[in-house]
Amino acid sequence: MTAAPNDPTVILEGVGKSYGGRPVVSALSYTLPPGQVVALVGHNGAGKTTQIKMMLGLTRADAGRISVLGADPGHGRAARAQLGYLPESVQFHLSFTGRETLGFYARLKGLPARGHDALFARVGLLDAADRPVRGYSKGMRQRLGLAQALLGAPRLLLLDEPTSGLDPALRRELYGIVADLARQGATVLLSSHALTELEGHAERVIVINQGRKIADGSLAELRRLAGLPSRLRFRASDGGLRRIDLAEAEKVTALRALLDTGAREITLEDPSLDDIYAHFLRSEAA
Ligand SMILES: Nc1ncnc2c1ncn2[C@@H]1O[C@H](COP(=O)(O)OP(=O)(O)OP(=O)(O)O)[C@@H](O)[C@H]1O
Repeated sequence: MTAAPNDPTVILEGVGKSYGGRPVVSALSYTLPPGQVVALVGHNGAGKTTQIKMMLGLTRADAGRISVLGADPGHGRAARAQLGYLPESVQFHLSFTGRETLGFYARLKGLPARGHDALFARVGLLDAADRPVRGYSKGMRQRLGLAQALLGAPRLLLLDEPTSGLDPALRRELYGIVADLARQGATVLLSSHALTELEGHAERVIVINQGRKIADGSLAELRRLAGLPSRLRFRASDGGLRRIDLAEAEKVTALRALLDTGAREITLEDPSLDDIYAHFLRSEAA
């Protein structure tokens, strides 16, 4: 069976997975539509890589159903050819050049081994394509890893912590490439430890704790759901510094009232994404 263009790219229904009798993914359900950039966010060991590996068919779910590009994960040549995967730590044969490396991965995907200059250029490696990987910096190896994941214009891109260890410039470039792919209709799932760096880059965030989904929505929706107060700081008319926590609905009235009292040096701080993330983890533990 193949998927129609608007069908979800990935469907997880009640998925469970245990290792040695210990559940690492439990009763997990979500769908990923075409053209969406989704971040899977959770602490170390939350089960993010396990989910990606199940989507790739590298490990099997013990319970529930997974469909990837209209097929069972790991089955269907057509589905596999439309999938790109960047593992958490990329290992390459060091004596191969970048070009030989990409040629090797292209053949695995059933694509021509040569003719990938546009891809090298896209990840900023064209000048280094004929040098052995041994001489590549960590950032260059990440770029090569990304290039192999992008081979064949995948409809589903699975990126396992793609920004860890990247400098800010390369991180921005990676998010730029991800946004371009999503605009062209690809589904991008990336895992991350941190909500903070996802602002403006992921339309949707799925927060995972101990293998369970504890929140799912845009960052704006997560902010609203968390309902955390904003922090108002000011110097009161008596010269003392004060701090008040305000709910969203109270902000405007409180600010107006404060200005009438002659307060100065007023700052209003919204809850950070880290605060929101901690809130969801806390409410799960409660
Ligand atoms: N092959 C395996 N055998 C036994 N336990 C495993 C195996 N793979 C993963 N686990 C365990 O499953 C849990 C989830 O691991 P997973 O790698 O999916 O987490 P993660 O959210 O990707 O973490 P990280 O952010 O550290 O990469 C961890 O406790 C891990 O030790």
